[in-house]
Amino acid sequence: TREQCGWGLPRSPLQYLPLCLDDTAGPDPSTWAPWTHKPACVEADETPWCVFTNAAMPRGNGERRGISIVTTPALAADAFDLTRHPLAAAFDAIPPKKRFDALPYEVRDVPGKGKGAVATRRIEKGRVVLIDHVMVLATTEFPADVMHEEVQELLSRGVEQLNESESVYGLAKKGREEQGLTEVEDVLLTNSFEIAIEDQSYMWIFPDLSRLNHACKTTLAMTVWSSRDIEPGEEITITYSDTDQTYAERQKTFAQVWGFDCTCSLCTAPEQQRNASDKRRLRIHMLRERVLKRAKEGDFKRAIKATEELFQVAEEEGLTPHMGDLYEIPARLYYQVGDLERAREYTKRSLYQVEGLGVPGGKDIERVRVLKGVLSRIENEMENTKGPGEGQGEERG
Ligand SMILES: C[S@@+](CC[C@H](N)C(=O)[O-])C[C@H]1O[C@@H](n2cnc3c(N)ncnc32)[C@H](O)[C@@H]1O
Repeated sequence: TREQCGWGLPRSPLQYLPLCLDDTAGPDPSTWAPWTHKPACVEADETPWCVFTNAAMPRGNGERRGISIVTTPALAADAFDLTRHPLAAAFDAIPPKKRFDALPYEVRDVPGKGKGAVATRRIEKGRVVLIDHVMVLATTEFPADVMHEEVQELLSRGVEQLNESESVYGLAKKGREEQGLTEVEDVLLTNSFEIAIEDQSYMWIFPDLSRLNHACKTTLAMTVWSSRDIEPGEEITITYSDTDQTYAERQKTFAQVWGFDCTCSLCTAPEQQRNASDKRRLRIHMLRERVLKRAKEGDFKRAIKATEELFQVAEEEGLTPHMGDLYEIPARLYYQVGDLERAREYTKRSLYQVEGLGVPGGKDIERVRVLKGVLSRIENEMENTKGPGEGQGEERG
């Protein structure tokens, strides 16, 4: 009916569409919790798709930029339950000595890249550069019976219902209206990170993170921390691509997915240098697979050999910070062959990476707990086996 479905937003760039308000939510705003706006939905075969907004969601530093999520009611109540994943927790998880009181960079024009984040002070390795929270989170895969216009309306409502919709609309755009893209689609496509939730792909908009340009040799998380010292005046960058990708593969991804030509120092390096980098990246890819294969086969000694080469090539390519996930492998392998010293070293590295990137509410808290348990077990064993030649060489089951 018109009462249920006749709502449109006067500020929307589109003509209003008859999105249905979620009739499971009553007229009393207190029944919409944790949402500050009554969910608006489009009907599809299996489930409605709706926009859920909490315009007052605090983010830990006192700001309330809010959050909008375009998803199904089931996922909104479960995977995206704001009461279980408070945005402020990301701030609380970082020890104060790792953060800065004020942002250590400013957003400026950067030649060849639009705007970018440029350091305004020295940022030592291992400091938290920024902690951002997602403001718009929207599925990229709607069922075939949902019309393009309906998708646009869900997305633009999502942005416009936020207190600070300019933080999203003010981000970089490519001006792709002539390609049939609406403003909201252009902004989302230019700035979002694609992350899957329960096998469904989502665009995530982190407005502060969105100002960081791509470079091929740094690291990415919702919490951005410095993987090396950064001097004042240096641009702070993150990687948009898979680090195993070669020059040609990266260019293809950037052109197809993001629509830009990369001008980072590696992509614009002389061909010889680029080829040497490609060779190392292909070797890294091959070695990753070899390590896993050998470990699976129980051939720990050869798995360790491949791991050592992997870390060496990653170091040469400047990709050590990206190897964080992999430190657990040598930790386990060295433990298996009884080299507790090295097992401890790699468990510590792994812990440092996981803690550095920790997003509370996610799996990382669990990984930190497990890794701390593993570390204390290794240290206890080291205590108990003190003495000459202890623990080395004997294999574990
Ligand atoms: C997420 S935004 C990054 C911030 C953006 N430069 C701005 O002005 O807000 C992504 C866009 O920045 C530009 N960009 C990012 N990294 C680049 C790079 N390495 N080379 C050239 N352009 C880049 C591209 O236009 C890309 O579509």
